[in-house]
Amino acid sequence: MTPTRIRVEGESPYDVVVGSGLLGELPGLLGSGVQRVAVIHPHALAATGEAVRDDLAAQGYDAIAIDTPDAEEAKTAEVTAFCWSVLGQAGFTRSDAVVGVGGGATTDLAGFVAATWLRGVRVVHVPTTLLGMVDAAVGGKTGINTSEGKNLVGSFHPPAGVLCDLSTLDTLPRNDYVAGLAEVVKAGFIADPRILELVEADPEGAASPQGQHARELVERAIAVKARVVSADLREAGDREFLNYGHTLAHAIEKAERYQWRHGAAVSIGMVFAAELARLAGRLDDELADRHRSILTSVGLPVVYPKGAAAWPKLLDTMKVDKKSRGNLLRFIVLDGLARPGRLEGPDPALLAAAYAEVSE
Ligand SMILES: NC(=O)c1ccc[n+]([C@@H]2O[C@H](COP(=O)([O-])OP(=O)(O)OC[C@H]3O[C@@H](n4cnc5c(N)ncnc54)[C@H](O)[C@@H]3O)[C@@H](O)[C@H]2O)c1
Ligand SMILES: O=C(O)C(=O)C[C@@H](O)[C@H](O)[C@H](O)COP(=O)(O)O
Ligand SMILES: [Zn+2]
Repeated sequence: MTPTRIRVEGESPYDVVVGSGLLGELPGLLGSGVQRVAVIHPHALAATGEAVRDDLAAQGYDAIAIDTPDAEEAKTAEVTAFCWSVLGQAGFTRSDAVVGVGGGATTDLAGFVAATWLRGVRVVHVPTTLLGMVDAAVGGKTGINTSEGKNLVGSFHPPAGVLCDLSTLDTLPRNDYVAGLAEVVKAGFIADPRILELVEADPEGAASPQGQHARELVERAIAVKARVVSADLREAGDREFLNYGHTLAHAIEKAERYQWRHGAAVSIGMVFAAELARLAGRLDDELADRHRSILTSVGLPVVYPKGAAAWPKLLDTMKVDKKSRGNLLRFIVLDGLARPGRLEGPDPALLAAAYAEVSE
């Protein structure tokens, strides 16, 4: 399978490589002058992390593996501090590098460790989930959670390269694969309607890495992300569109103590955003309904089961969303297919009405 290379432009351009059996590309992406490499991986992928470490060691690097907690448990100040102390004890200097091997939680953590160690060392990501490949590992957003909310501490630190080895998806549980589809569908709604057509034509195939169009879906979603972050790394403008569905999603994740998959929360968040736009007269019924039908068809949730009682706390959490300015809540909404825009300071009654459409 010939690898595809998707270029991300900016101050330090890099490639997102999509294919299989890509480990041999790692030294090329690490670049010259690197002596020590820390491979940060989740505990569940210890064997994969060790294999990457062994491979690097065989190629002459002084490579260590850092075993971190699984999933969202990794995105904490404590785990970050643990990684810093491992790097310190191993004598990592500015010419050394970090490799993040795992899902989006791991690449967010690894990116943040790399961004902060000595004020920034090189990082290469090897995402092993669909969500990591199409979204988290690309674009340089790194971060951890605090008790007040999701991704509240972080930085923009683009990787030196991203290796998306599609064969790693074979061991990913179906639920996690489907969670990643939420970000793929997001890319479809905000920028690439062909994605929606491919999913609608074969929802069962879309929900599997063996599906006929799996690679095309991955590459199209990466292309959307690459295009947006190439033009606006620091989210001064249109990068905010990648946050479609995320304002409510992050509040749900916090309310659920990070036990929900990010993609599942984003799925409900997108239906909420579609309802907001519909109720505000900016989106027609058909496109709002298309959110529900496509997300449901691949097995993603479109209703938050905690009812009206959960709303006041969700609303409070949304106030610290990074798109808020002062007391003004801001949402990404659609004015049509692939026509994202912003909704600023919506009436509280409108917000409550949109929530009523996605809760039971
Ligand atoms: N930085 C960004 O731009 C960005 C974008 C989107 C999402 N995110 C973040 O990404 C995170 C979600 O990422 P995710 O959905 O990949 O979840 P995740 O990283 O929590 O991984 C999900 C689960 O899959 C396991 N896993 C990973 N790869 C596997 C494989 N190949 N085989 C078997 N199991 C495997 C993990 O150990 C974990 O238990 C969230 O924290 C979200 O905030 C960041
Ligand atoms: O890359 C971005 O920008 C995004 O918003 C992509 C999102 O899918 C991702 O979940 C991101 O981590 C959310 O960022 P945040 O700034 O809202 O924490
Ligand atoms: Zn996301």
